[in-house]
Amino acid sequence: KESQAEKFQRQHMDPDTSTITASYCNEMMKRRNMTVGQCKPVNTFIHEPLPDVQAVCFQRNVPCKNGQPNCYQSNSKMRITDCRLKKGSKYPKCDYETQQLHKSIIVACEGNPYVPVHFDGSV
Ligand SMILES: Nc1ncnc2c1ncn2[C@@H]1O[C@H](C(=O)NS(=O)(=O)C[C@H]2[C@@H](O)[C@H](n3ccc(=O)[nH]c3=O)O[C@@H]2CO)[C@@H](O)[C@H]1O
Repeated sequence: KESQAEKFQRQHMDPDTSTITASYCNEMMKRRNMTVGQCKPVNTFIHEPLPDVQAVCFQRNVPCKNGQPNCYQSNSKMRITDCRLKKGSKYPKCDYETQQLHKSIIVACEGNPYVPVHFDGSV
């Protein structure tokens, strides 16, 4: 069974991609298994090394969207890609907008080792 930390990496980590094409989200949302049963509405991929993303758990503590106290905002901006389901896109055809951004990320962390388990947003 996939751990929460592994699920975070499957859903949100893509350190090796430097060139983002218009079809990036359509390909990646499928490849990383987020279009089965339903099209996941919103998903962000992070194009930074895993250690840099894991370090965010020890950066600025901020409240999570759900009120939990275990969210952290990255000190620096990171290269990310937001995937947003297009209006009128109907399962099983999951059609995404691909948007390249450079923003600070907010993740929730849990466990020992204390690692990212949830993507809360970007600012
Ligand atoms: N504090 C916590 N501490 C520990 N765990 C916590 C905590 N909070 C939730 N979880 C858990 O995380 C799991 C999970 O999948 N939460 S999820 O809200 O649906 C994820 C959002 C995110 O994937 C995505 N999104 C959203 C915006 C964006 O910019 N980019 C972007 O990608 O959309 C999703 C829906 O918003 C779930 O098991 C929940 O229990």
